[in-house]
Amino acid sequence: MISHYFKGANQMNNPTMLTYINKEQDVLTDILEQYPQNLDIALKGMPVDQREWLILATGSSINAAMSAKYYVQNITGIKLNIEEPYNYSHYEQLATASEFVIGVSQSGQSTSTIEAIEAIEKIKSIHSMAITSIPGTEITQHCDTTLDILTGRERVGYVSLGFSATVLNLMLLGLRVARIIGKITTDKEQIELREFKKIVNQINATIAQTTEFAEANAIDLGAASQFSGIAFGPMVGIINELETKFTETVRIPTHGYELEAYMHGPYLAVNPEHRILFFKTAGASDVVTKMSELYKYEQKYTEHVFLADFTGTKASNQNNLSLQKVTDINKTPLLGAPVVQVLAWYLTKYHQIDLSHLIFNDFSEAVHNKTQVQDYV
Ligand SMILES: N[C@@H]1[C@@H](O)[C@H](O)[C@@H](COP(=O)(O)O)O[C@@H]1O
Repeated sequence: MISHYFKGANQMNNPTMLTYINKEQDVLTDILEQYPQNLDIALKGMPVDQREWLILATGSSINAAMSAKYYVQNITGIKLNIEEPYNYSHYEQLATASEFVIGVSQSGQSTSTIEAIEAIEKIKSIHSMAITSIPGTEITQHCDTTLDILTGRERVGYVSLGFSATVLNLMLLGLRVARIIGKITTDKEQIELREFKKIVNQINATIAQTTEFAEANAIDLGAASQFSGIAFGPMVGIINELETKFTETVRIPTHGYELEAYMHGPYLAVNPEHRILFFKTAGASDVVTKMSELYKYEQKYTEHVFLADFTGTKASNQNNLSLQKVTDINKTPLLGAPVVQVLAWYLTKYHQIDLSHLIFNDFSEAVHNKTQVQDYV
């Protein structure tokens, strides 16, 4: 459906992570344009009007679910239980699972997600939806319906486009369900769609601003041996993705912390070489104050404190990245994602990592984390 994005260019044969990052604005715009068709297909027969939904996902896909969580909860009034599928299927009381289960797997081939859905089905009757970039893969065969995230297969295993498209599709799923269950009016649905379009239109600018920020701090970021990200609210999913993405690509110890969680142990590990990136959005005044206090405090112990700021405040120095203000903070993850992805891409350059050189090629076969060995570029 979106193959025209990949036509012609050499990029089609040899796409990089940056090729996919640069497709995000166009592809996400297309996703918004087809609303609500795709969602209505996936929602057919689903018992959405439950108090809770269960979402099973791992890696970037669970981070995407965490990034969309507060938007979906806020607009639908439904609680999302987001779980790592492996532990869920082995240790939880499956009989208490929600009747509506969503399995998110961009490849459609993560064994733990597929097996968790099967495990629940063995003991109770559920309705299940697969969210994936490749309809027809194993996860879709195990679920009643499929929500195609409309990106096509991402050939670079360090997913970026698929992450952002998953976040948007989950948010739109929330929006559509809110309308279907009468939680919002058609007018409100249209207002929300217009807001999503405005934000998606800022993706290329966000990529450009983050690129400039990375280049200005290239020496500092290139010398990083340890990286921590700190965030609150809807940006916690994004900081989790920073941990996943930096670990996969930059391959230095990286952690993503929820603001308060950082204050209960992790702060003791700070050292003069530590790089810390804060993600700031608007928020409750006590939360914002708490982040400011921590931001100030950490600067006493490392010179390498950075800020990605979505509050509309002008950057006061080179360590600050001032980004588009997003009024509804629950939608901010849509712009937080490219910040993380662009930084990961440039840090691989500064750390001389060639992502096209694949490593641990025998891993999947040895541990069976995917139904098939992934054919990444
Ligand atoms: N390297 C990728 C990760 O980037 C991805 O997050 C994870 C989950 O994949 P999926 O969403 O396909 O289930 O799979 C692989 O391990």
